[in-house]
Parts: sequence; C-alpha cells; structure tokens
Amino acid sequence: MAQYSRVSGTVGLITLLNPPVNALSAAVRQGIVDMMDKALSDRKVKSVVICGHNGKFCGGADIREFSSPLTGPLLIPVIQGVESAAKPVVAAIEGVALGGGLELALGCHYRIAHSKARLGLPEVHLGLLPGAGGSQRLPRLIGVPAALDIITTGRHVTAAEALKLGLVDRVTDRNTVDEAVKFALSVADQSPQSRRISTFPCPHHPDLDAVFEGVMQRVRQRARGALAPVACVQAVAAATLPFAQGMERERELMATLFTSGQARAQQYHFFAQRAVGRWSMPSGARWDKTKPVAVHKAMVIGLGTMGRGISVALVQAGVSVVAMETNEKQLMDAKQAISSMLERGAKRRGVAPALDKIRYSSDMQPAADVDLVIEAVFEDMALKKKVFQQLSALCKPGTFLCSNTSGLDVDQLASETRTPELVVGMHFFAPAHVMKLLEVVYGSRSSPQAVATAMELGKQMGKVSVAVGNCRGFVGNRMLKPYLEQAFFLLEEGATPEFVDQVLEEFGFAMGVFRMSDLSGLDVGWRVRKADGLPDGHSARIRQGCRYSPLGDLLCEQGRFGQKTGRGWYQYDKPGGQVAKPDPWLQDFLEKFRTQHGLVARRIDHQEVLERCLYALMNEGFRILEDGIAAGPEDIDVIYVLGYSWPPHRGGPMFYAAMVGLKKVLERLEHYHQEHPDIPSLKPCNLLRKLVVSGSPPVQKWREFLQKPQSQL
Ligand SMILES: CCCCCCCCCCCCCC(=O)CC(=O)SCCNC(=O)CCNC(=O)[C@H](O)C(C)(C)COP(=O)(O)OP(=O)(O)OC[C@H]1O[C@@H](n2cnc3c(N)ncnc32)[C@H](O)[C@@H]1OP(=O)(O)O
Ligand SMILES: NC(=O)C1=CN([C@@H]2O[C@H](COP(=O)(O)OP(=O)(O)OC[C@H]3O[C@@H](n4cnc5c(N)ncnc54)[C@H](O)[C@@H]3O)[C@@H](O)[C@H]2O)C=CC1
Repeated sequence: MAQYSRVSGTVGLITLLNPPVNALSAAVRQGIVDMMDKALSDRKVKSVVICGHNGKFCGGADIREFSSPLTGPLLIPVIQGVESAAKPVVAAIEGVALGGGLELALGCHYRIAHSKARLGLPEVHLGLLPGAGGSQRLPRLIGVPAALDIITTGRHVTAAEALKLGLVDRVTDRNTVDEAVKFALSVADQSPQSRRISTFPCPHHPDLDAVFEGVMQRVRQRARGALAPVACVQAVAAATLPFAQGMERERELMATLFTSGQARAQQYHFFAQRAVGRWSMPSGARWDKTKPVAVHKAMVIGLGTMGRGISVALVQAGVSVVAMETNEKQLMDAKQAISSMLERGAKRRGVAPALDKIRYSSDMQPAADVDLVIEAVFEDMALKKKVFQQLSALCKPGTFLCSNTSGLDVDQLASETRTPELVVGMHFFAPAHVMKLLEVVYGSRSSPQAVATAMELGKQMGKVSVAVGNCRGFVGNRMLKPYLEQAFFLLEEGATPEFVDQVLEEFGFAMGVFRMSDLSGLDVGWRVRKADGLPDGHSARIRQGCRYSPLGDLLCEQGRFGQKTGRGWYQYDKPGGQVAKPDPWLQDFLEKFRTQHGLVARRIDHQEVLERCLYALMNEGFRILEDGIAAGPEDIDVIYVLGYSWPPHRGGPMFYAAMVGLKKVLERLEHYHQEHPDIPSLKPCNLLRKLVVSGSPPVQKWREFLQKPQSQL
C-alpha cells in the first residue's frame, strides 16, 4: 500500500509501504494511483514527493506476484499517471531504486538521491527486461550507450555515478525526504511539461548502428543462450522510435520473456539464493536460533591458488589476516600476488587498498591469537591432519578451525583436535576472492555456532553460503564425479573432447567439461585417486565390479596436466596458454586405447552427450537429497549456478530436472543404465522414482518427500 500526508503546507508526500523493500505489489500500485489522485485533487497541494518507507525507495516489482495472474493496476499506466501529472513530482531515493522502482522514479519529474543510494535495472537477472518503460525512458535521459550498459548488465549504480550520468538531479548526504520536500517547494510553480522523459528525443549519437552491433555481439557471447540480455538490447534499440512505438516493442519483447521458462528459472534462482541462508542441521539447529561469533582476526594457512584468494576476500571484508606459508618462494610470490589483487580490487571500488590489514608469517605461532583459521594446504589428508593437530595445540580456546578441503572428511580433521565442535569445512571456489559460492560443511560434531559463524563470515565476504553435510566431495564435487565419468566414457565410446565440450557449452556452461578440467589441472583429481590407492600405469576399465575410465590417469602419466603444462585434453601454444586446440596426439591416443580394449568407436549424438552427462549429475543430486547432505533442491541449484557455471536461465540441475520432466529423466536413466549396467551412477535413485510415482511435484514441494536426516549430534 501507500500512505499519504501533506507536509510543509503544500507538498503531498506519498510513502510506498511494503516491507522489507517496498516492492510494487498490486496493493502498492493501487496505493500510488489512489494517493496521486488525492494529491492532484487537493487544491492546497502544489507539488508531490514520492518516497519509500524505512529508508528504502523501492526494490521493484513484487517478484512473488509473477507466478500468479497479474491483478491490480498495471505498472505501466501507474507510471504514466505519475508522469502526466499536472503538478511536479519528485522522487526521494534512499536505499535502493531498482527495476520497477527506478522506472517509477523515471516517471517522476525530478529525482533526488541519498549519497548511499543504489539505482539499477536488474531485470535481466530475472530473465526479463525493464518492461515498465525503463528501456524507453532511460536511453532518452542518459543516452543509448550508458543505458545499454546499465540495462544489459543489471548492475547497481552509485548515487555519485547516477549524478554524473544525469540519472538523478541532485545527491544529498542529509535526510533525503526533507531535501526532496524543499526541492518540491522550489519547483512548485513550474510546469512539469518539459520534465516528462517520454517526450524527450533519444539523444543523438554519431554511430548508433555500430554501438548496437558491438553491444549485441558482446551480449550474445556472454548470454550463453539466455534470451533476456538480447531482448534488452532490442528493446533499447526501439527507443529511437517514437515513444508509443517503442513502448509497444518493449511490451512485445517483455511478453515473450515473461512467459518463458528462462524467466521462471531465474526468478526461482533469485529466491533460492535467499532460501539457502535459512539453513538448518540434522540436529534441528537453525539459522534463526544460532548467533554467529564476530570474526575480527583470521589466519589463512597455505598461500597457493586458494589461500591467496581467501586472504584477499577476508581483508576486503574488513577482517585482519595473518597469511602463513612454509615454502619461502611461495610466500614471496603470494605477498606480491595478494598486494596486487588488493590494489586492483580497491581501485575498482574507488577506495584505498587495506594493505595494513594483512601480515605474513612462515610459522604457525600467530594462530595463538586469532578468532578463526582457514587451512588451505595441499589436498592431502595426512598433511591436513598434522596442521589441525598443531592448531589444536596452539589456538586460544574458542578459535574456529576451518578447512578449505575440496572433499576430504571434515570429521577426520575434527578428530585431530581437542575442539571438534569448532571444526567446519569452508569450501571456497577458485578464484576465491571472485567466486560468489561458499560451501559450509558441517561434520557430525560441528556446533551450530561454528556453522553460523562460517555462514556469516561468508556473507560478510559477499558470498552466498550454503550449509551442506559431510561426505566425499560434499555437494558440488560429489555431483561432478558422475558428470566427469560420463564424459570420459563417451570418449572411450567414440566421442571427442571438442564435441562433448561443444554440446555442454551450447547448453550454457561457460566451459565444457574437458576445457574446465584442463583449466583446473588434471593432476588434482589424479593425486586424490592415487591417494585412494590407484596403482600407476594401471589401465583396467573395471574396478570393484564397476566401469572405470583410466583415460585421465593415463594422460597424467604422460605429464599432460592441462593448460599449465600446455597439454591436456587439448593442446595449447605454450604452458599456461589460453587457447585450446584439438590435439591430433589425443586422437591417436584414443584410437590406440580403444584398440587395446577391444572398443569400436560409434557415432554419438548431441542428445546422448547431454543426457548422459547431465542426467548422471542430476541423479547424484537426488541421492544427495536422499542422504540429507543438502537440505533441499534449492541448495544444490545455488551451488551449481554459482560454483560450477550452470546457466542461471536453466535454474540449476534440480530445477532443470523438473523442467525436463522427472518421468522423462527417469526413463532415460533407466534406458542408459540398461545399456551400461556396470555404471552405478546411471541407476535411477529411489527419491527420483518416489517423486515420479507421486506425480512429479514441482521442485518447491520436494522437501515434503525428503526424510528428515538422522541427528548425528
Ligand atoms: C501474459 C503475459 C503478458 C506479460 C506482459 C508483461 C507486462 C508486465 C509489465 C510489468 C512490468 C513490471 C516490470 C518490473 O517492474 C520489473 C521489476 O521490477 S522486476 C524486480 C526488479 N528488482 C530486483 O530485481 C531487485 C531484487 N532485490 C534485490 O536485489 C535485493 O533484495 C535488494 C538489493 C533490494 C535488497 O537486498 P538485501 O538487503 O540483501 O535483502 P534481500 O535480498 O535478502 O531481500 C530481503 C527480502 O526481500 C525480498 N525481496 C527483495 N526484492 C524483492 C522483490 N522485488 N519482490 C519480492 N520480494 C523481494 C527477498 O526475497 C527477501 O525476502 P526472503 O523472504 O528472504 O526471500
Ligand atoms: N585449486 C582449486 O581450484 C581449489 C582447491 N581447493 C582446495 O584448497 C586447498 C589448497 O588448494 P590450492 O590452493 O589449489 O593448492 P596449492 O598447491 O596452490 O597451494 C597449497 C599451498 O600450501 C602450502 N603448504 C603446504 N604445506 C603447508 C603447511 N604445512 N603450512 C603452510 N603451508 C603449506 C604449499 O606450499 C602451497 O603453497 C586444497 O585442499 C584443495 O583441494 C578447494 C577449492 C578449489
């Protein structure tokens, strides 16, 4: 709803009221219409201010309403009503003006923003475009190139930038509503006619065609099959037409997006990201019942790829860090790398680099005086156990001990300490200062407070933290195993790395499985498999009664570790080279391998690659739910979109399974498992069968079918 009052004698003040972000629900839209009528019909009122309750202008349309038929007045005529008002209307922007919120502000005749306000049109992240006139008014106000940037990236603009762009008329550090009221008084006698953005011509640009062409090319490349970014460019292009025609084009494009599965997937992802914050543990411990401990000082142990990024993320979150490394050369390199990452980050954010927040050490002693430790040494259980023993002896009581292990048993690490309740996994993703995902792994003895503290610290670092149970590979890497396995089997059966990657990239992954493996380094998994007892030079294809592909191990035995060695599933022009090219050596190697094992290459099509890789991965997702390792499908989907480049417009693997149809997924898995009975990951899991028998309920209802995991505490 919206509230109305008259202030300073002649200003009508309309306050949007729909906590927490004053989203434009049907009631709010109706409230705007009614309160505008009131203000316009009140003779004493000469001008109007629109603001938001509780220091937040407006977070946009109410996204929850998108899944049911639209009711109440539509936003487009509501905004048109504001713009066509005969009395000047001023938007007082505090907190956020996003999406429909900014579109409403663009319908006002003046915009005053608080210096800390953020403005933006993030609809593209919801699979939509700014469909309430935003794609038509913004370019008219700030020009096509700047509007294209804001609309296609969905980024938030600071008040300072908004002022520079001409998006707002004034920025203030004072009470924004008071300033807006003063401003409204000062323009009360002026006609708003010349301030109606819909009447502005689209600003001239010397080469608009080239601008659109360049942006469209970039957008298509980045979109990975998403429709919304492309439609955003098409909508802005229509701003060069007369306003009414541009609005018609915006409406057409919006209607296509609005009813697309992609928009549903991206809106699901929006709420899933928020849902994972409401974590719970098998013991019944929950997010709202457990207070995290504030972390002021942390230690990072091991300054390789991960330790460096984690240190940067902590410093940028305002935590003091002691960064520790035993290898002298690594320590020197890390100092340089961390400083330059901090400097680049600070430059981007327009602040001074917090270099004084980090100090370095080559021994463990400083662990005695920190609130939390994150261990990031090699993925070697014996080494990690030793580190945890040392920490247990050194740390003050209450210090949280965390491991960045990619998949080792957190309980085993905890059992090396005197305080297993303070041990959790904090599994970051590379590069750790950039990637938004953090898996927080609770072991059987982790305390709720340790989980809450790690979850909160993740949030402080700008991550989306997902609490997961303890098992080999946790959620993300556990699901990756059957996916990788299928890709290897497909090579054995006749596919090429280029073909498998092409299919997966067309699906929307940023990188196919083989390019991704080359980038991460093939040796990482190889070392883990060797630690598990994999004998060197052993190329057996059946292990413990199940099919096994030794291809990855054989490549490593040849020193082909991927991009870093210049050779892997592809060849690169040099070690560390970026451009992957098909390697004739690999073709030859695969042919010899097939001959050696009596395999005959067959033609493998697009559908088989996609189904075998993705359905095996989803099947493991169902098992993870069945085992209670993830609390719900949303957790898995957030992990896959934010950590493994699953395309957001496909929601995540569990959402995608529901979109494809659980019955179809089940049938195809049954088919492939019949063809390959020695591949257990293709055997459909019981939960999938149960859901199909229950009529394939929507993903939001799956939790009702999950058994409550047994409390391990
Ligand atoms: C047949 C079809 C014909 C079709 C024709 C179509 C024509 C239709 C024309 C209509 C055009 C309307 C177009 C339009 O207006 C589009 C939009 O505005 S889409 C929305 C754009 N806005 C956003 O994307 C902002 C989303 N929110 C955020 O980014 C953040 O929440 C925000 C920065 C605002 C605050 O962040 P933070 O403080 O970190 O809080 P949370 O993120 O945790 O949020 C708190 C709480 O609020 C919920 N929430 C936030 N925003 C919205 C929202 N816009 N709608 C509903 N709910 C919202 C959020 O989910 C949290 O609640 P939980 O319960 O925890 O989930
Ligand atoms: N590289 C990746 O993409 C990811 C790795 N991880 C995990 O993070 C951990 C670290 O991985 P990376 O950074 O890739 O390894 P890395 O090999 O780049 O770095 C490990 C560092 O630890 C140092 N180190 C070894 N023993 C030490 C000790 N006792 N004390 C202090 N430092 C010691 C090494 O000298 C080296 O600099 C592993 O457990 C790995 O599985 C987790 C997520 C992603």
